[in-house]
Amino acid sequence: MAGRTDPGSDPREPAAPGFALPPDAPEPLGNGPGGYGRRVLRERTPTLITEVRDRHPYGPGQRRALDALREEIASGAMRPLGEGAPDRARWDRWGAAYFGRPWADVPFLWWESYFYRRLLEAVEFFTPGPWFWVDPFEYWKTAELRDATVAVPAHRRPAADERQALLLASLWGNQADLGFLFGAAGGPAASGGLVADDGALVWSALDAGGPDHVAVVADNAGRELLADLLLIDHLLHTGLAARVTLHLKPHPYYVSDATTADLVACLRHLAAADGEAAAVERRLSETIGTGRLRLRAHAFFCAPWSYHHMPADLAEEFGGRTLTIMKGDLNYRRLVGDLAWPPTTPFAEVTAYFPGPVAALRTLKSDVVTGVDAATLSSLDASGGDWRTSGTHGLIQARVST
Ligand SMILES: O=P(O)(O)OC[C@H]1O[C@](O)(CO)[C@@H](O)[C@@H]1O
Repeated sequence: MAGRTDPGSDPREPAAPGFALPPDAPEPLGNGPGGYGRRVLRERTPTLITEVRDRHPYGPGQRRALDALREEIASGAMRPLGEGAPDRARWDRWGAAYFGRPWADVPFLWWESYFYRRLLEAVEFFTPGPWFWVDPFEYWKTAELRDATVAVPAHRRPAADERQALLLASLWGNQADLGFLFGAAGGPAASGGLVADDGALVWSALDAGGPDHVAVVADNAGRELLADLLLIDHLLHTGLAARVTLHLKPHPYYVSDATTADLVACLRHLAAADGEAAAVERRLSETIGTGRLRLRAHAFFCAPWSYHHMPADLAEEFGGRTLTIMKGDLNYRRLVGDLAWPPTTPFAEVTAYFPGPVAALRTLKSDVVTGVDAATLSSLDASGGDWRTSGTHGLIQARVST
């Protein structure tokens, strides 16, 4: 379409066979009373629109578009993308069942992803001109990274402790989700521990040997990505992985999701820090240069679907990895399907469709959870806390046999 660029080719080709949800899978999570989706729809989303509007010298057209989006979400019917949007046909197809309905009637996973696409439309992110590819979330990402200290291990601990510390740092780095800035309750206060811990399985998959090629599907920029980079450096440096592919978002998404620009910012942050951090940056940049650390930014990572709908090229890629490490809450929602699973449903069962060994490192920031044993579940529920959504609790889950 004249004057606009396409944010990516169609990321949802027909799913590879065998990926369908089982017929008895529970309902998608929606926006009903007491559910987390409703809080995001009613509180977080309008606040985010207002903050983005207030932090930028946008012109009248952008301001009107942001105000209209806020109105539409609060009380209107979901509209398709504008006529000139290069990806309009694709979203029209995807959203045929939802457009014209109130946002609250649309599954949480779907509308939240579409919300970020609409926000980019409102600020003219894909429109050549003065605001072309200006990240509306850069203000918060930069502020967060500026304050980030980098604790690179001093290699004084036993190797097993050190690698476990790096895995846990990558997991808890996921607490640094800038979306929490826009919620009513603020960010997570403390670490409440792990609700499931398959850490030993993760290491057994990596220790098993062979020409390991590990995939890391990144989540947030800043502190979380820094911790991920330290883990990746460890895997490559120690030879636990011969190669790593780091999957980033092709454009800004879910406030703080990491793009290639955010990776570059993290590498510069490491380079400017003292001692070992700068050495990590040199090693990582070198491995990017040689292709041992490969970057990808597939359009599917910004699509409104669970991984059951991943396109064939991504399925083939994951199928060839020794282990795929999925970071963060949204990747978890997409991995297990954002469905009302009974929390004790085994993680290995719900991820059996995934084409290769897979692990999830996530702090819990939305209702969906699987693989929690019955005793842990009853004590968490009895605690009366908001353990499923506050980000205070984490999990390491893995399915390593295929
Ligand atoms: O950055 P993460 O860990 O993917 O968390 C993002 C989470 O934040 C929300 O966007 C809003 O709370 C969730 O819907 C989403 O799963």
